Amino acid sequence: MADEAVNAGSAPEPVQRELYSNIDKIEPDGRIENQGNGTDIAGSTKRKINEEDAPATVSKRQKGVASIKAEYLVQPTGNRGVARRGAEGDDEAEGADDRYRGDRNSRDNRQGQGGKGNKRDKKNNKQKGQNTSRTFGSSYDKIQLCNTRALYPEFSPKECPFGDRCRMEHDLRKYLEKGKREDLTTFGGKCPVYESRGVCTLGWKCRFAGSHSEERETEDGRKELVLTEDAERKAAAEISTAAEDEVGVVNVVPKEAKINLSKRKTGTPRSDAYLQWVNANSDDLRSRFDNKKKLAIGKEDTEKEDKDDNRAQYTEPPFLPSEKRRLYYGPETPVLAPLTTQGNLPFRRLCVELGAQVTWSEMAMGLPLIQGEKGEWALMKAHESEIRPPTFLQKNTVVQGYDNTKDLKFGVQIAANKPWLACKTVEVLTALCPSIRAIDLNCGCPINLVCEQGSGSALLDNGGKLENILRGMNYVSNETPITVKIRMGTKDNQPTAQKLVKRLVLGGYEAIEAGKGTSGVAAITLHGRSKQQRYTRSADWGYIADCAALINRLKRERSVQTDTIREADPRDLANDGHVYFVGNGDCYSHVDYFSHLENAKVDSVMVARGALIKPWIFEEISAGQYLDKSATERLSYVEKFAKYGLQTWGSDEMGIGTTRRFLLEWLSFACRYVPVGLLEHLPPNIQDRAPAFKGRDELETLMSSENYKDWIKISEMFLGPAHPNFRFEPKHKSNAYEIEAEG
Ligand SMILES: Cc1cc2nc3c(=O)[nH]c(=O)nc-3n(C[C@H](O)[C@H](O)[C@H](O)COP(=O)(O)O)c2cc1C
Repeated sequence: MADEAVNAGSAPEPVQRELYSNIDKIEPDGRIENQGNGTDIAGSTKRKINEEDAPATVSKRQKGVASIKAEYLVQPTGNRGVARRGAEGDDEAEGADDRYRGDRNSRDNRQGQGGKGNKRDKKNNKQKGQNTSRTFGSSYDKIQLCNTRALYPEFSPKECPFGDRCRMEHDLRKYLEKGKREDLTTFGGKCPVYESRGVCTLGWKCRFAGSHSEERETEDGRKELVLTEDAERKAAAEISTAAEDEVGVVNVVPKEAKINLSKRKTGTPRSDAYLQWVNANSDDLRSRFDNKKKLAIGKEDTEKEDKDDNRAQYTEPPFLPSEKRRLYYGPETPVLAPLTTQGNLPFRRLCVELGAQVTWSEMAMGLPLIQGEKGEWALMKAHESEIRPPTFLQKNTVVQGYDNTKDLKFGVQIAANKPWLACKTVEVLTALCPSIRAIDLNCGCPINLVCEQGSGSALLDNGGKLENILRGMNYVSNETPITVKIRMGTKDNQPTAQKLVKRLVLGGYEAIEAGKGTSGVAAITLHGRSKQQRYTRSADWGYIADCAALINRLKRERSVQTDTIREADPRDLANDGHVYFVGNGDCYSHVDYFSHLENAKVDSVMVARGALIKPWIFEEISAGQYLDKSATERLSYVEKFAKYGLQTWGSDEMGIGTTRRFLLEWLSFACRYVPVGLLEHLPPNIQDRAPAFKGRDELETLMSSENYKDWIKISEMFLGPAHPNFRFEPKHKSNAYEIEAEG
């Protein structure tokens, strides 16, 4: 939060000065033009800062339409009508229920095939054209090689415990000849896993096995197939050949830990003690409220007596929340949003490379986590680049005690509907995952399956419960800060976030009465839409600005209060009492980013779809200018994703299938990018639909295609021909298909 004097500004020089002084001019090369309403900065916080208001210069800017230069329009003289998909499909992308049907990016659970989903969601979604039961086919070898052969030399395999009963193939040469498809020639024919680790953990099953195997002559003159290793690289990667080791990946939870959770052998002593205390004191609380009622009906004489009684019954909590690691959000820390399905490790790794300073895991459900489900725990994995500290230029309010060297980028988002579940989830998470910046509670998820259980957006309508959940998380999280992500409210035109923010910063009435302290959150992120609104209209940055102003005021009031009434216990006040406030919604360029910082006075901005459509948005933010990426550059990001995908999910047939599936998920967003060089008006608006257009070269045209067959073609440039049984269904039915995989 831009508290008084310390907010020095944001964008790197010299663009920053221009942005703030004259937000009216930006051209594709970074100069500013026509941003509009930049002069309203000092005015009311209720101002509109969306682009609809921007005056047009070239030709009149049409609301909701990305105006493309005439020479790139496919029918330049005829119908300029909207031909491409807009943001309406994003509801399906965010809300598709296949996420909760085993569709997880675990190496152990890689195919993403799920069950059938919930009936009610199906009915609702049918009307919206959403694909409810997506399937992704399967990508298996024709003949399955027994694991006792996969990692060993031809003549010295491991003994198969199933003996003659084993249905897998044991003849290595037969498998290599007839059981698997030919080696891939992409990435120079070199296995991306071997290249980074000096050894490939998939051995003969790898589709690049030729690059790490050879035929050797044995002493008795026979020819033996053996796998090779690069000892130097392997030593550098400090790994063994154990299949579970993952190089450059953190928060890999051991199998035994998950088994212990599933067998309920893992204790949660802090949560148990805390919850016991909460239960014991709930009677006390109840009687306090009874006192209030008595007061109301005029029995004032009993007030003091009853209060004294209650105080005698009240027991102190078993422990106080530990002091938390301090957080920092500033203009130099653009945030990549939590993105179910899309925000997988390879995508986050790419975004970090392009400048994202804070990343979030996909939302993980509390219950499967405490039950030890491996798919859910796989979501906690982060790339080593995500555990390096975020950039820190001290451009914003810096909390006393903040230590950038101890900070990291990667945080984990969870969903939980009850204090007990949230506490236990946080306790096991902090015990098993050492590399977590903060734990965020999702209060924005609109999916019926989640809300019906009282999680996600449902918590917005139950402030007391939400506060209790957060307070509990804060008690048991040791030094890990707790944060929360909310929406404006559940219903359209009835925003409740301000009330909620007040409760979360100061503590609700009943909490203040009971002397419980605040919720303890270190940061609040507000997505400027209601649950009901979804993506149909633009995010309301005016409302976000109002909330930012409110938080600032509350913090000031609270610091006066704590100065005069009592000395604050640092353990009660996360982040030294400074609640950071992050705005979220529709950020699609550095211009959006910096104008939100300046106008709405948020500490930082979270980017979701903008990053999916153009991950280099983070680079634009740090450069303070538009980057007109060529199609070749954009393709190089696809290549990186493919490489990172193979390193994450494996380079065998199955890993390639998983990588392809998640690459296509990403391309379903990336194809929406309209190169800035083709646009008549800037800044681009994420809500705008583009008419049909062609690119500046064939590759650019291909990369803009909304046709699934073209996405497959792009994937095949790096992952080879799709497996005959591979299927992909986009989240919106308008583009549904079942592919006839070529090859
Ligand atoms: C595909 C997709 C998946 C999402 N998954 C999550 C999620 O897991 N947790 C969450 O809090 N928000 C999720 N969101 C919401 C975004 O984090 C973000 O709040 C929203 O998209 C608004 O930001 P934007 O306008 O920049 O896209 C998701 C959104 C999309 C499009």
